[in-house]
Amino acid sequence: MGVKKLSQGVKNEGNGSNDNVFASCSFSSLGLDSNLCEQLHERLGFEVPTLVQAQAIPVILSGRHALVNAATGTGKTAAYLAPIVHLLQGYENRIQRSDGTFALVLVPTRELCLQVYEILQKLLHRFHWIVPGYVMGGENRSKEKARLRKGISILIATPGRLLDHLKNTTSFLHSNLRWIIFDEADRILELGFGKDIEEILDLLGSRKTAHDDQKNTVPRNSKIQRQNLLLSATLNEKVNHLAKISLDNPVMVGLDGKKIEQISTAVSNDHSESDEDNEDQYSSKMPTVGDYKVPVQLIQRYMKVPCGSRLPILLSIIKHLFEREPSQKVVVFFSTCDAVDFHYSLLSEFQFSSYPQTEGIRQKFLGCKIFRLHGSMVQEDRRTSFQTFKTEKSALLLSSDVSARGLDFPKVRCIIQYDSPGEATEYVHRVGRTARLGEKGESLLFLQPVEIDYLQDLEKHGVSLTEYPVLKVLDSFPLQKNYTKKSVFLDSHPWVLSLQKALEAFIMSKPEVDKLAKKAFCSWVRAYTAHRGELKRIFMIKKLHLGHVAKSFALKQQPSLVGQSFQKQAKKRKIFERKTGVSKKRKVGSVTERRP
Ligand SMILES: Nc1ncnc2c1ncn2[C@@H]1O[C@H](COP(=O)(O)OP(=O)(O)OP(=O)(O)O)[C@@H](O)[C@H]1O
Repeated sequence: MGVKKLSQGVKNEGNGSNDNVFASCSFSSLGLDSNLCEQLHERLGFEVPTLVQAQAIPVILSGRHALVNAATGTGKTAAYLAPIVHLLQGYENRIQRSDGTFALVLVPTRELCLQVYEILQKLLHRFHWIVPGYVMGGENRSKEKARLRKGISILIATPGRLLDHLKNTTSFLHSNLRWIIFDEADRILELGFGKDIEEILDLLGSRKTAHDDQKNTVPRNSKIQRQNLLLSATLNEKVNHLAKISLDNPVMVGLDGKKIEQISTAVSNDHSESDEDNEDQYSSKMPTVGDYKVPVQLIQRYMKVPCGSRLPILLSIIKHLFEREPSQKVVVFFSTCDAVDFHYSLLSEFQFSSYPQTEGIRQKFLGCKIFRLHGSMVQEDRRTSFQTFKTEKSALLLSSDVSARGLDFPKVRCIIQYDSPGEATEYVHRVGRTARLGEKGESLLFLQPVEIDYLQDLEKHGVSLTEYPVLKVLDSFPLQKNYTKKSVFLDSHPWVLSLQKALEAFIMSKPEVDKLAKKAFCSWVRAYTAHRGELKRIFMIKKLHLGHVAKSFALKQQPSLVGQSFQKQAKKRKIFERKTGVSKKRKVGSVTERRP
């Protein structure tokens, strides 16, 4: 079969400088309309294409299906939006709103939906007859229906809401649909949207075996009626089924030879069997282990931190980062929404006399602006956090994995993974929120001593980390009067001990934060037990001392006390599962997000 690898007209990958990011050609040399090239320059500030854009744009212009794999922050969004806008503006008969939707971009989260929409708006500035729009969970359905009725030429959507409109909004016209794009394809599937996606493809007549029936506007330079694109920084076995059912003879952009061979075999598989029958056979042929592309200039480090000292060390590291460079942005990832809420309250309010001379004077421990973002927040708060953190020059964002994919927060200098991410793909996307487009960035991964084998798991994917000098950072903080000696052990370091004591006292004095801490503890334990596959061996709840886990939420109570509410929840869950037959236990990462 004709799967093709593309690497034309671009510079070879270099060593972390701009050579590694940008191509040596212009947007117009790739065949894009001159007005569009001006928009790319004037509205988005793009002077030359990135490497992935230089590779993908000609492929997409040619009408071929494509699977695009490039590191985080390398410009994949414009790589698919620009050629689509080019092709649409070039239709002989100008498209009209009443023609309905021509291109559909599916994204895993609401924030990514808004982000892609904003970029699209800028690209379309001079092409007012091409209408951008979005539909996503959390928005007003009737308003969306009205917009769909008027007509949206390029529609960005989250899968659940799109499916809803496909089934229930009769005025949603998609008979002219020519492009379906899956941005962050693997994440869409990981979030459990696999069945929705299949249904969407069926409803749109875009399963590989089906033929679309476009009749109206036919593009000038192309005979191809439907063109599907899959993009992600981590294309792995999860995408195989989607690639198989949605891509026809695709061009692979940015994949190495071995992966191309594996994916080619899978994509060209015999389709006479049912999908279910094919799935196992198919999975075994897809790459399960391979190198992920992490920005080369990213400094990746880990910290081995005993469970009971995690919280004071997290606070110390954040304080240190902002004291070292007051004007910067930092993102901290947690495994659950409850953990985000608890740490947000704690970090926003916690006061501490950190220096001996200020002992007794209450002042905020962290002086920076703090934001939170997770899938269980009210939509309006979610939108505000996302937009505000984006524009801030100096701020801290506490987030669940809802921010891990695709979000482009300018100038984030450091990513802290306080709770480990689970699969290596998620590690790669989380750290990908920094070091974007050749910029500097660093990442810190917290690991407990019993979790240290996780480093080997990352190694298998070509990701290596060095150790962060955490003791040196702790030593840089002043000791209070009653502590004199420093320690070589993190958990007996006087700074850590005094901070932990202060944190516990703070929680005791704040019943509402104490409540959040208990809730966060329960969710954390639940998320920890939800690790799957190989990772189960590394992240074993049995290996942890629950008393130390409680300490990491500044809780003094014995785990059994906290555990009672956990047991109650577990009991409730079991009853729910017995009644409904639906398991609430999902993989870590998605266990936390009620509304991705
Ligand atoms: N040709 C270009 N010139 C300058 N900046 C660009 C160019 N293309 C993209 N960018 C900028 O690079 C950043 C990353 O782009 P984008 O978000 O599309 O990356 P991505 O590859 O989709 O990342 P992720 O895998 O994290 O989703 C954005 O700030 C974008 O505006």
